[in-house]
Amino acid sequence: MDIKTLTSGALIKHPSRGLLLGTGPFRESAEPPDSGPAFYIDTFRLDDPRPWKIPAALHALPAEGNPPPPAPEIRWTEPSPDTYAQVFAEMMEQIAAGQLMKSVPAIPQFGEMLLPHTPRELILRAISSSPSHYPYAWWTEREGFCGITPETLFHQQSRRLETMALAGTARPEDEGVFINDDKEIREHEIVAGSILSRLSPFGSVTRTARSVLNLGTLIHFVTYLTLESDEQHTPAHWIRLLHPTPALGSQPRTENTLAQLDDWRSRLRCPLHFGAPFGFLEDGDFFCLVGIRSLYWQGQRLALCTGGGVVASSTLTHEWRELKLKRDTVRRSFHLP
Ligand SMILES: C=C(O[C@@H]1C=C(C(=O)O)C=C[C@H]1O)C(=O)O
Repeated sequence: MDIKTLTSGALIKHPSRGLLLGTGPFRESAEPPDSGPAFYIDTFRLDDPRPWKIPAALHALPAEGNPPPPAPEIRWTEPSPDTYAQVFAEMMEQIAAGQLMKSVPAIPQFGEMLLPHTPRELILRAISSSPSHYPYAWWTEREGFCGITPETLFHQQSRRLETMALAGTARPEDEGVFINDDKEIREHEIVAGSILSRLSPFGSVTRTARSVLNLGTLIHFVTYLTLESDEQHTPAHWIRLLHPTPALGSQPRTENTLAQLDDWRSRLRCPLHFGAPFGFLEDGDFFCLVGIRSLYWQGQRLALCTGGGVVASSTLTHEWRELKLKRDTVRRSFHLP
């Protein structure tokens, strides 16, 4: 299967089934199919009227691809902090006024991939990744995206739902100070607490203690949560309940705060699919990622987008650095210079 020559495709790494590639043509539907595999690919706003993408065929790929082909040349432009600084100030104002506890500005870095390379090659560069990372991709002839995310929105198997809070970020060498950093702990606990309270009405929830997930070039706080649900619900129910968690969205999550975040994201030119759910369904098993650590393309033009949580004690310089640290991590995951 030569991914580079496929005009449309969807790819995901499933925790037990490994790398799965759906090939087109895709049938798009508002509802999941009664049987057979389907990808769930939506925007951050969940406004794709037909988010279920049903492939013509599904293929299992070997996890370890060949060594990455020669790196493409990409001309990156440095992102300007101006709009970010403005949005950051507006967030801090709302946090100070008590209207917001946390939000997540996300900003792209734009680039141009030089011919003869094409952005679809990025997918090949993503598939050999470490166990805590999940590659995913979706593309058509002219546009697409591909990411390598450590974050799952949830994994639903019958009435059991496994999910995680992933928030709080530092460099691995700073772990000693990170685990005592009140701002990072608070940022994380807002996310874990919010997921816990959203799930609790539906059954019994257990959560692990907060721990550190080491991703090699970054560390995060992680808390795993498991729900044994009293009743069976559809994937769409759980998506709407959990997305966006405060790891990517605003807390509190109301119509107003979501609309405000939407405005901030569009002023920052954040791609519509950044931070959105990306899932795969088959035989009642629905596995759903959070679409971060990703590159978006149209023709030869690229956007590498990253975000970071803002809380009361955040500072502009620290947040700006964190975005760059995350971009460097994404480039490294894709074996890009
Ligand atoms: C938004 C991103 O990451 C999210 C934000 C984090 C944070 O603010 O500390 C950590 C992990 C992710 O939930 C990103 O990588 O772009």
